[in-house]
Amino acid sequence: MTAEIINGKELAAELKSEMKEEVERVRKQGIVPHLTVVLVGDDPASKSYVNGKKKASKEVGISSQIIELPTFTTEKELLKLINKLNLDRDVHGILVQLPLPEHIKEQSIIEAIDPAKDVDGFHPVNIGRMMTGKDTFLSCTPYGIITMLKSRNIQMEGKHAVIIGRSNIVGKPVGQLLLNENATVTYCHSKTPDLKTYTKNADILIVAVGKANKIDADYLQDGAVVIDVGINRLADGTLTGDVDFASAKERASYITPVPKGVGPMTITMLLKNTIKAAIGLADK
Ligand SMILES: NC(=O)C1=CN([C@@H]2O[C@H](COP(=O)(O)OP(=O)(O)OC[C@H]3O[C@@H](n4cnc5c(N)ncnc54)[C@H](OP(=O)(O)O)[C@@H]3O)[C@@H](O)[C@H]2O)C=CC1
Ligand SMILES: Nc1nc(=O)c2c([nH]1)NC[C@@H]1CN(c3ccc(C(=O)N[C@@H](CCC(=O)O)C(=O)O)cc3)C=[N+]21
Repeated sequence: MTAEIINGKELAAELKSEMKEEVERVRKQGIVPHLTVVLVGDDPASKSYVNGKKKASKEVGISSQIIELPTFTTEKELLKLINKLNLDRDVHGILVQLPLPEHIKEQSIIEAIDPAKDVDGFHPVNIGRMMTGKDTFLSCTPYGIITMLKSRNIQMEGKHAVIIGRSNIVGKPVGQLLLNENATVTYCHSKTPDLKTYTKNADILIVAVGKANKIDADYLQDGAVVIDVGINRLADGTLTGDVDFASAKERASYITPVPKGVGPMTITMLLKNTIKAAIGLADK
């Protein structure tokens, strides 16, 4: 079997053109959705992601600003800024780019963001709402993955979904969303012995590890749906996922590439959450 490729860049473009119309509609009601992105330090990868978010916001008519702070910014200073953004009625979405420098406790920052402006969906209130199946801001990468599966009418109910990786921003929430869709979910991680025992039984395999070519066709069940979340920059500068795409696509039924897979969908769901935040805050 040669897999059908789910191109996240194309799907993102379709969704963005729909969102552009929605933004035009809300702008007519006097709401100008606005996203503030906070970037601490000068990590080149983070800079490039943040610029991607700004560019995508502009495409759909969302106003955005990037606040760049030096690496030596203290936790207290950052908390003060977040408090100011929480109170600013013109700011609807706040995103603090991760990772933060080591001297700043990420969890304190995440918990300081007003849950009504938490367009990343990382605040414990929003995570709790997601876990209980309530309307909320879904974390962008998991939300993007579910949207990709739905775009191809891939059935999740009753299927065995295996997630490799259990981070708070990808692995854990994507497993929860698949559970909400009535999949049977297995989490694997660095302490899982014999990964293949699990992956071989996966109808849907989500790989979010951060290691190039971690998974190849040998790990797959015939016809598996493979979602590659990994973003790895090789020594020669090329970008690659966690899955050996060439080999896996011969056994999978659907597969996402890197680049042009989950990454562009992550940014798109951030825009969707920002519009939702703007509409939600306008009612307050
Ligand atoms: N496309 C996108 O939009 C996004 C892509 N990413 C990318 O996805 C990847 C994962 O990101 P993130 O979740 O933040 O990463 P983390 O480093 O936080 O988590 C990695 C996970 O992989 C597990 N792991 C590590 N080694 C192995 C192994 N040998 N076998 C099985 N599991 C293993 C870890 O296990 P343990 O918990 O035991 O340590 C951990 O749970 C990265 O490449 C990142 O760049 C991230 C966010 C968005
Ligand atoms: N608070 C916070 N929220 C995040 O959502 C967040 C974060 N911090 N920290 C880092 C990770 C990573 N992430 C990506 C987003 C888009 C691409 C993306 O668009 N990738 C393109 C390629 C881009 C390129 O060429 O560099 C693609 O895969 O096609 C990748 C990765 C969001 N993250």
